[in-house]
Amino acid sequence: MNKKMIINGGRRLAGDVTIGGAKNSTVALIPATILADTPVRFDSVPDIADVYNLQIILNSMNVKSKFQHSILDVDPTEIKEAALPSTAIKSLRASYYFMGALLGRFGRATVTFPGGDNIGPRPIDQHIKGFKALGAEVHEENDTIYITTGINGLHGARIFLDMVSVGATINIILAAVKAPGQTIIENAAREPEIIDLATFLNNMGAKVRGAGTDVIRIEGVLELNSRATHTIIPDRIEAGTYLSLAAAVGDGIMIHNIIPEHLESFTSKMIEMGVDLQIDGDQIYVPKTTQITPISIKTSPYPGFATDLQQPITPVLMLADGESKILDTIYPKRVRHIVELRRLGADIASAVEGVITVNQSTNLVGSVVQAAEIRAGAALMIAGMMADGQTVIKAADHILRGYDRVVWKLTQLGADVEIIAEDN
Ligand SMILES: CC(=O)N[C@H]1[C@@H](OP(=O)(O)OP(=O)(O)OC[C@H]2O[C@@H](n3ccc(=O)[nH]c3=O)[C@H](O)[C@@H]2O)O[C@H](CO)[C@@H](O)[C@@H]1O
Ligand SMILES: C=C(OP(=O)(O)O)C(=O)O
Repeated sequence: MNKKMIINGGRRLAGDVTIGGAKNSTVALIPATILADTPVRFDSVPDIADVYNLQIILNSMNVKSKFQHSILDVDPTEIKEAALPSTAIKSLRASYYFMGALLGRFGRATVTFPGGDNIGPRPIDQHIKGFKALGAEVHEENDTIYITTGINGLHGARIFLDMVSVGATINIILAAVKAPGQTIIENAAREPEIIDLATFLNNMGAKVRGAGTDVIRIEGVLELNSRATHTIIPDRIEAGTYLSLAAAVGDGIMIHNIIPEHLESFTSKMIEMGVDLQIDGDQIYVPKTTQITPISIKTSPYPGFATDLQQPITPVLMLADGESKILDTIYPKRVRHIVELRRLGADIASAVEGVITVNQSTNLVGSVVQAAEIRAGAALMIAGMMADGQTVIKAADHILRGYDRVVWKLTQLGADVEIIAEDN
């Protein structure tokens, strides 16, 4: 963690921006490649740090990959079981998908506990419950999870998730896709990224039915053969971030490559705030916004309001003429942006766990702040654009985990922004 973002704020932004492929699809699709019996190609791959770290993990298993101009080629045909590099594993949350993928491929997996955003406790008990139901034995020792199967290997099973979990749903799909028999996941997560993964697997011959609903049925298959390039869906969280930026400091911004249906809970809130969103096919135009109405937001699993957009929308709420409230039911401790926004002059607080109160704060002034995690970083980035003077966001590496070519995109919109090493 040694980069900082420097923003000279107070400028109005305008122009066009194109959304990249979804981080949360990409980070599941890349581990899924090791289940394939052929090379695989993805298009619309975002240029984010998580991709490079996943490539390091693949490489440690002799899975060669090449990433150029949004295309990622992965060849898993010469894969070898090997110890996975713990620094790369710790650099992102989704490295835990190698548990399900390795289990599906080899019937065993040894993976260090994953890293990822520090947004409060992130247990993986439901992943483990799923692996056990499929016939695996799991034990944890010294920050490492050891998953094994007996001579009979994995088998299909019925699994009811105690809570809706994106990660557990995906990990169980990865483990079950080649397991003999039928697996049924009940109370499954319904995120579009899960549908994207199922589409990728099904196009290779998998039988994953019902992705996007809360019951997913999987018939195990023997082989997975890639025949076509898989184009990754657009990142709805990146889109929501640019929609927020446009409402906060835009003088007319057109955002391309959006699936509006993936953002309905978000766009309906923006409309409620008085932002005149003009939705046209796969693009949304945000004209200059002059008046914002305070609102209440409650995060919940998809199709509810995404926890990952709770922070990016916060700077827009700071422009509303009254008090807004956010209740984060997924990650009540996801409040690490608050103390930093206050440094810029924001009137924002969280007196009760999970509840954030935002009051009108129109006179922000640049300061030195810290991005504790990716979306806290996004909130600070937008607030830094709103503030007069210079804002320095330390630990900007978090932003680079998930925002595709962010400096270039912001510069195209007229922002004065750069990312440099922290010791400069
Ligand atoms: C790589 C990726 O896709 N990350 C997303 C994914 O994270 P991730 O997959 O880690 O989040 P989950 O959907 O699993 O978590 C949802 C809730 O369930 C809880 N839980 C989860 C699993 C478990 O075994 N036990 C348990 O208690 C979590 O603590 C959390 O409160 O979904 C989150 C919630 O939409 C998003 O913020 C992340 O951006
Ligand atoms: C929490 C997030 O990511 P991860 O699950 O990869 O840490 C996020 O994208 O907001």
